[in-house]
Amino acid sequence: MKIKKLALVRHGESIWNRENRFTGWTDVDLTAEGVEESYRAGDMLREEGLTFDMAFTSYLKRAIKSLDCILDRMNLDWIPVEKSWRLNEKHYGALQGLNKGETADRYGGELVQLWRRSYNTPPEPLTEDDPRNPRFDIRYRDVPPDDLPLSESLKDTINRLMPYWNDTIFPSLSERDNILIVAHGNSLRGIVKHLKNISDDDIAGLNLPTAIPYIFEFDSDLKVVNDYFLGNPEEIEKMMKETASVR
Ligand SMILES: O=C(O)[C@@H](CO)OP(=O)(O)O
Repeated sequence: MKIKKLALVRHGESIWNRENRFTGWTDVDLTAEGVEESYRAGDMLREEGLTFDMAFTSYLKRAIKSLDCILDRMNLDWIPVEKSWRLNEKHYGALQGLNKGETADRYGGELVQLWRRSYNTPPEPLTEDDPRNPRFDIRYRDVPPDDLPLSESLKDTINRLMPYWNDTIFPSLSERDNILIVAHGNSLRGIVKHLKNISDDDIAGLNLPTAIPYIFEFDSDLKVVNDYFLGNPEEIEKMMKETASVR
């Protein structure tokens, strides 16, 4: 039986991860550490003996650059890469740019946690005329304006992600051996929720660390048969706790 593999990797540390700010659709770059850890993710995947014949990423440079670092270390710079806005991070609305710790001091940790991890509650939306409205960003010119968010809950993120998963990513697994997705904490949580059938409540407890490959194995009927992170489990546990907190 041929096992196919899907690797999910959250981008390396971004400048706003370092500054502890809500990021969402803001197009911030990687830090030097983010570049390094993305290269390390590529090394880990190569040392695992993995190879990919297609990759997917978002329209945001922290994911695109992390993917480039990974492919570079795997000598896979040549494989087809498809970008989609549907793999973008959850849109964090009016919270984008705010420091997470200061926001928790102002509104209370519980409310901030609701905005960050509840399934249904989106943060306050951007106003229509906010210059950060994605309608004003040329990269989204081919997206029907009504599909572009001003804020999202995880549910909203999953709803805009699933058409791309169902129509493009998942069918590509039938034709390809192994595929790679480099995206974002919350868009990847949406994919993991779907693949592992995690409940709306329990998904709050999943916090993906930056640049740690998460492997899913599929049997010939494309049913998930195994999933595991690459790397040191204690180290990963520690990174997950750090991701969960707002400091
Ligand atoms: O700010 C964001 O866009 C995300 C990912 O960094 O943060 P959180 O972990 O709070 O969902």
